[in-house]
Amino acid sequence: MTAVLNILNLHKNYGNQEVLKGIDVTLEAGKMLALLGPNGAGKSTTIDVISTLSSFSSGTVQVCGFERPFQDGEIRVRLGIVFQNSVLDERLSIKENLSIRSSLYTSVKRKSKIQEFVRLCGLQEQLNQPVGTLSGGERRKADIARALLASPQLLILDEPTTGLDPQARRQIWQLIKELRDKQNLSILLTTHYIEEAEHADDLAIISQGKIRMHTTPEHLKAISKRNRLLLYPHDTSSLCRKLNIQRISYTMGKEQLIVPLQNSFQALTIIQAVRPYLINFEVREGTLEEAYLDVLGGEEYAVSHTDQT
Ligand SMILES: Nc1ncnc2c1ncn2[C@@H]1O[C@H](COP(=O)(O)OP(=O)(O)OP(=O)(O)O)[C@@H](O)[C@H]1O
Repeated sequence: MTAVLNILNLHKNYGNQEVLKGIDVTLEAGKMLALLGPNGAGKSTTIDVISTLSSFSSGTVQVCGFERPFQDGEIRVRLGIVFQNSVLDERLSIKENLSIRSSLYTSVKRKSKIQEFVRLCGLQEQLNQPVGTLSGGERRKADIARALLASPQLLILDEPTTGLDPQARRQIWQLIKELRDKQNLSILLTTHYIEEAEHADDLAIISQGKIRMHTTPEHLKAISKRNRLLLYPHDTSSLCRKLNIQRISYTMGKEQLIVPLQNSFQALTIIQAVRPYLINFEVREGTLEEAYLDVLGGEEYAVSHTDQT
């Protein structure tokens, strides 16, 4: 597989402040990578470097097979970018905004392209409406339609769902899914809604200018420290004795004993060991957000974990 994004040991300074401290990120063609991290972690700075809007101090940045800063022109024409703040002109309609944008590209099929992306983004009814009067979700879709006009190989979405209500967020994700299926786009996105990263093939967690983990959502959940095994006993004291003998640590729940797991598969060995003492058992996976917070190690957030089970 070819990589549309290959970043190695990327460093960037703003004055004396080093904001990117040796970042490594890769994205294979046709895949979606979610860049996660707290405010000020360096996500937008990374995106600015990738999209040629910003210089960098050292490292290698290859985008769509071209290298920064030597081939910035080649990179720019292969990117579609949706910024945190809309770049559409509020006084103009969606149609006018897209027409002006598409005139930058030489495609002879300009009109049909606008129609295609307006349909894909579900904006037919709002086509002639001034952008300033659109809902947040509609505006974000119009931003995405604008980014698609460039026929990008890599679509970059900086917080595409921030500030949207749950229904509009779902619509945006439906659209992103369709874009992947129909346009075979590679997508790099940032989000503060950690559970949304489930939609991505890979995720990279960044904090204080460093990548803390680059993995898949499934793997991150599998290694979560919040995974636990719930054991429902016939006789609680016998089960406790057995667990103590086996040196398996646990806490008492209302009707069950709770065993923290290093990973989901550890449950198999424990169940084998205590099988005769059980009425039932259950493996509870931690959420992606919990696993994410574990990776950050509480350095950025104070986590209050109130789950009783
Ligand atoms: N133009 C700039 N000049 C100086 N410092 C900057 C500039 N842009 C960003 N920074 C600093 O770089 C660091 C990383 O900022 P960045 O915007 O990349 O974080 P982020 O992860 O995108 O945050 P958020 O989630 O809030 O958008 C921050 O400390 C920020 O203050």
